[in-house]
Amino acid sequence: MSDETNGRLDGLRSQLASIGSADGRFATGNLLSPNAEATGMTANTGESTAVESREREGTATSSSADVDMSSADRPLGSPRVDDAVIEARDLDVFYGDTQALNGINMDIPEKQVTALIGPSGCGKSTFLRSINRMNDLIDVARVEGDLYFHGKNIYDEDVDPVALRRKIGMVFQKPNPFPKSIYDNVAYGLRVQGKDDDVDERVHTALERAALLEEVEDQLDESGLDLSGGQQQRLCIARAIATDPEVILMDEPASALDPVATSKIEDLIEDLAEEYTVAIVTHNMQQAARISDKTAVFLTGGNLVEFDNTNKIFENPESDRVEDYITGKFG
Ligand SMILES: Nc1ncnc2c1ncn2[C@@H]1O[C@H](COP(=O)(O)OP(=O)(O)OP(=O)(O)O)[C@@H](O)[C@H]1O
Repeated sequence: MSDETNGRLDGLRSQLASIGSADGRFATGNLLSPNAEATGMTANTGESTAVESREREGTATSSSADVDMSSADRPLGSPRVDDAVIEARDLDVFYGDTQALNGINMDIPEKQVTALIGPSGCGKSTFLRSINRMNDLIDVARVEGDLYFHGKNIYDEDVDPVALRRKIGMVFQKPNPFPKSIYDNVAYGLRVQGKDDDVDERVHTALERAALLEEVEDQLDESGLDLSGGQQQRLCIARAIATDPEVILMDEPASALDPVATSKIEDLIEDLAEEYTVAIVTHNMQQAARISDKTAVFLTGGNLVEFDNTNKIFENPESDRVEDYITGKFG
């Protein structure tokens, strides 16, 4: 290994020294679809993972113990976790004839931060958008394979994507507040969902959890668009959590922000993982090392090459290609 590579790895290692893992079990999950109870869809209660449940029912295709690490289409590392909220199994996504994701197998653990990293065009955002069916909005997008949320395949016909997105919220790269007051930005989703009780309290709680309340509590009637970029992004996070999702997907949420605003968002993401499951796409490897518990490395061809604890990925990756990527040899 060159001195330069060693130097980069040392830098990442020192950042990793401060990384802790979120823990805690999740509360009983609600159902995906408003009609779920009527249709008999039930979410896993968290007492066991969906794969374990299917194993008991004899319907699982494999268990974490028999992941074939030698197979070329399986990622290295530990693609399956004990407390999975999201489970991808042989997931392919195509845009017309272009395959953007190729046989993805990985789990996203509950109440942790999972970072998705990799070079441009390797399918990170596509994977994130698959999780709350945002790809449905792209005409040419087609999904094959299985993607489970609490053991329910989110691509089943009886899943309502709008209900799904209430449970799996999303924050985008560019802050996109509505041209409304700060208060109304956060209250909007509550009103749409008919959650008209305790709106004031829910708005305040969401702003507090998004680490924004102190800065804006005297200006809740002012436009969200008048906030700084970093504040706007925290407002979008408050909007996303006001409706009480279980999972928050973040697509490069800090890439448009200055270092101070970025640092606040990073602190916030770590705090959010105490209550929510967070999956974040980032191009910033130091950021992934600083804030995530698990890291998934996607490389060209829409392949998930390695998925493991973040410190393992950055300190001692199994794959030479992953080591080359995280030490900046390409990407
Ligand atoms: N709406 C779309 N229509 C057609 N092809 C698309 C669309 N979105 C993405 N793709 C293609 O799918 C592949 C994966 O794109 P994706 O945006 O998921 O990658 P990414 O890793 O998130 O990239 P970046 O880091 O640059 O955001 C690329 O080849 C891209 O050109």
